[in-house]
Amino acid sequence: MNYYVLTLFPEMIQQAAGASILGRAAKNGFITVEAVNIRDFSANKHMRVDDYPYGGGAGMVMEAEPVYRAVRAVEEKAGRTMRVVYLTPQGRVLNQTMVEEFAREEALVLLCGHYEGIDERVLEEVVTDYVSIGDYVLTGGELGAMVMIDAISRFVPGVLSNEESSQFESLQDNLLEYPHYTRPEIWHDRQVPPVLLSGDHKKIEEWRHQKSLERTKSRRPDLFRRSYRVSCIWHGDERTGGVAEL
Ligand SMILES: NC(=O)c1ccc(NCc2ccccc2)nc1
Repeated sequence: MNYYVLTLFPEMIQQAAGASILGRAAKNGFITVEAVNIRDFSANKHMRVDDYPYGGGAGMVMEAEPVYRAVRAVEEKAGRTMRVVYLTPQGRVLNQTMVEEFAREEALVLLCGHYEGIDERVLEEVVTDYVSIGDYVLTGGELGAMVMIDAISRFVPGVLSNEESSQFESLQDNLLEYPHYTRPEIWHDRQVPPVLLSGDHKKIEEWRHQKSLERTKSRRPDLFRRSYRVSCIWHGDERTGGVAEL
């Protein structure tokens, strides 16, 4: 997977994408992350890329032309057009289903806005997907871009080692993950649940599933209801309840 991140702060992307598991994946060539500085495509010698908003109001707006040129330059370099994801509070909130869909692409352009946003006219021309990482406002789209790169790259073959990729994909079947324990058996007078020491894999699996249900019900009733509702629809009968494996 190749990522082209259009940003005013390329060093932020280079740092984050060069570290940890993503850094290793890039070094091994499983992913590439190229941070493109929108300012390099500024139309004037003062390197300006923002201007005052028509209609007045606080803040500044990023100009259309530098963004347009940056997208076109990346497409030239990649030799193909790509989906252009604009990170914005006005986007669709990212979830695991969307992550899996994006992971099927070979390359993605991630456009990071700043200030009050980008001139609508260039967005209309170049953006294919409007994505938000949650209902809050940040100083820029870069952290959103990194969230997407991290979540999507987990699906790129080779990026995660075996033990890492065995991680329970809790949000895929609408259940939160069960609690985890490791040595020592007793820590701060707290004992590891005995079933986990029993070696009875069926009982352990049942215990973990039960814990996932309890945890989802108490921490994410919205997810719990969703899985409950689907199971009712699935059985076509109000009486059938419980949580279905979605
Ligand atoms: N919730 C998010 O994903 C998000 C994305 C960007 C952002 N700030 C930059 C920006 C502000 C206004 C318009 C477009 C981009 N804040 C939050």
